[in-house]
Amino acid sequence: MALERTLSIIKPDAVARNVIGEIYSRFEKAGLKIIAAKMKHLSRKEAEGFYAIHRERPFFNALVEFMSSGPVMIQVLEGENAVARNRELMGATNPKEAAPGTIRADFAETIDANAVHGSDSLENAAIEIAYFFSTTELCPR
Ligand SMILES: Nc1ncnc2c1ncn2[C@@H]1O[C@H](COP(=O)(O)OP(=O)(O)OP(=O)(O)O)[C@@H](O)[C@H]1O
Repeated sequence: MALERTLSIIKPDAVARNVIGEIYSRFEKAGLKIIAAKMKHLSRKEAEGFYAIHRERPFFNALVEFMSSGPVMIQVLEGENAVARNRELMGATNPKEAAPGTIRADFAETIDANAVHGSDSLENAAIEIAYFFSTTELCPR
């Protein structure tokens, strides 16, 4: 078992639904600690930079538009196998295919507005955490 950190974003649709607390509760019940957090309304440029790896995908513009459409809640989660554990809590990218009891099954309806983002590897987690947080903003305990 490895202590890991991962980046999580509660997307504009879930912030608008007022379910930040319910989602945080799932992280905590799964043993993930929130060691940094900020609410932010991303500019187009910030959203483009964050999703740069998806630049060639057909849905890139829609994704950037959506991610900058309203405030998001961004957090660093720390815990045993945090990357995979958070992906399990999130459920499949398409909420219609997400397992019952997952965040996307319970709080999202469409693939383009799917409630949460979570880093998909330890390597990407480090890049994504550094995109939003300086090391002095992380509060491990
Ligand atoms: N076919 C699609 N149409 C519209 N949006 C999509 C589509 N596929 C993916 N997306 C959006 O782009 C995001 C990134 O896609 P990716 O395939 O990396 O999914 P993911 O890793 O489950 O999601 P995320 O990176 O947000 O955690 C998805 O979360 C979703 O919001």
